[in-house]
Amino acid sequence: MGSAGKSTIIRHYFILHLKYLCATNSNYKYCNEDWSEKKDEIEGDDEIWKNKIRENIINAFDIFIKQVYKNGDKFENEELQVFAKSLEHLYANKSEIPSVEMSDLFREHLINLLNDPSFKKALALKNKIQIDEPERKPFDGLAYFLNETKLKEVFYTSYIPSEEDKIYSRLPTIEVHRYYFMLNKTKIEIYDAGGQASERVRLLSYLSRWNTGQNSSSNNRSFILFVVSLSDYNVKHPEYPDKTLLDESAAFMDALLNSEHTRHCGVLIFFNKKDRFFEKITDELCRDDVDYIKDGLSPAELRDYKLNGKFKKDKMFDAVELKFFKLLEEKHKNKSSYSRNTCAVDPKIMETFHDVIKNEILLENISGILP
Ligand SMILES: Nc1nc2c(ncn2[C@@H]2O[C@H](COP(=O)(O)OP(=O)(O)OP(=O)(O)O)[C@@H](O)[C@H]2O)c(=O)[nH]1
Ligand SMILES: [Mg+2]
Repeated sequence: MGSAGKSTIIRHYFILHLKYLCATNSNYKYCNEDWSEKKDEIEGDDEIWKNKIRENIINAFDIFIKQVYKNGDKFENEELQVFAKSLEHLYANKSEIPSVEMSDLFREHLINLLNDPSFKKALALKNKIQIDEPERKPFDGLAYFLNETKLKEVFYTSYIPSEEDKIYSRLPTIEVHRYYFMLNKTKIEIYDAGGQASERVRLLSYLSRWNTGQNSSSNNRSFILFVVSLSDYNVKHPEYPDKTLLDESAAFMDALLNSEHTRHCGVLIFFNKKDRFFEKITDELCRDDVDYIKDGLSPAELRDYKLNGKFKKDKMFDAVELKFFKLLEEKHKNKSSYSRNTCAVDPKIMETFHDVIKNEILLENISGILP
């Protein structure tokens, strides 16, 4: 699904981890499409990121401004009221963001808005917020940017995003991004596909063009790394009110694995955004949302959580993950599958991803290939 964290995982791995490995260990080679060694910068479009990060933040502010109105509240003074309106206008006309003058006054207003009591009240609803536009919600890296220092930095004219800033921001993937590297003599290609609804419809047709088959004359192996956002467990489906985006994610995984083009692929599931999931289940406002995952909890566990907010972390993870494992167990039993709970914004994701590639995919599944 869009925003599950696929590109964040890839960015963390390729940009931060692999770059280091390639520089320090000759067994690793970062490559171009034709397997020649890639010497230039892995990705360097700072201008695109700068504008996207600003847009992400203005999008989030716009969502919370609308929540202030929904709450029936007003901003502290007329000046903020006018500024809020101008931010709404800016979000509605996103293409103007790159040309907005990043003045001291603009930054000051942003900070004043952040500190406004009505805005703070709206922010406190961040785990529940959902406006009536499908797939529009505050991005999950928002907390990283919501402080005076970071906001001022991002909205300075000369701002250049750091790698960390990029990790926390959202740049939806359009079509497919490809990455190539070699570990010893084994060639590894990673395709990162977009997960928004408009992109998902195209994925099955892409698959038909990729070499995901297994034939006896080659040692090729293909895997699907399916990234699930745990944070979607309480995000209502735009069309089916008794379902969530997590249910849609499980249904999509099923459709993907039913495709003849994935018949020979192993499947690896990252249950991502475990930090956001934990924040939500400990938020009293989200207590009733446990009903979306109640099939995975015993009546006593459900009661204890609803009445007292008490829960065992592992049980909650299991309850969400059950939706996926049940499908694997019932319909895709012959698939080799692995799963991990992850937090893609945590640098430790690099080791998780790396271990998975190296130990599980490479060593267990193509052990004959490695020198
Ligand atoms: N808090 C938190 N934020 C995360 C985590 N993983 C990703 N994010 C944030 O979620 C947002 C979306 O991440 P992306 O990596 O762009 O999602 P994607 O799956 O590639 O989305 P599409 O390309 O649209 O399919 C970014 O703002 C990330 O910083 C996580 O584990 N925890
Ligand atoms: Mg992406």
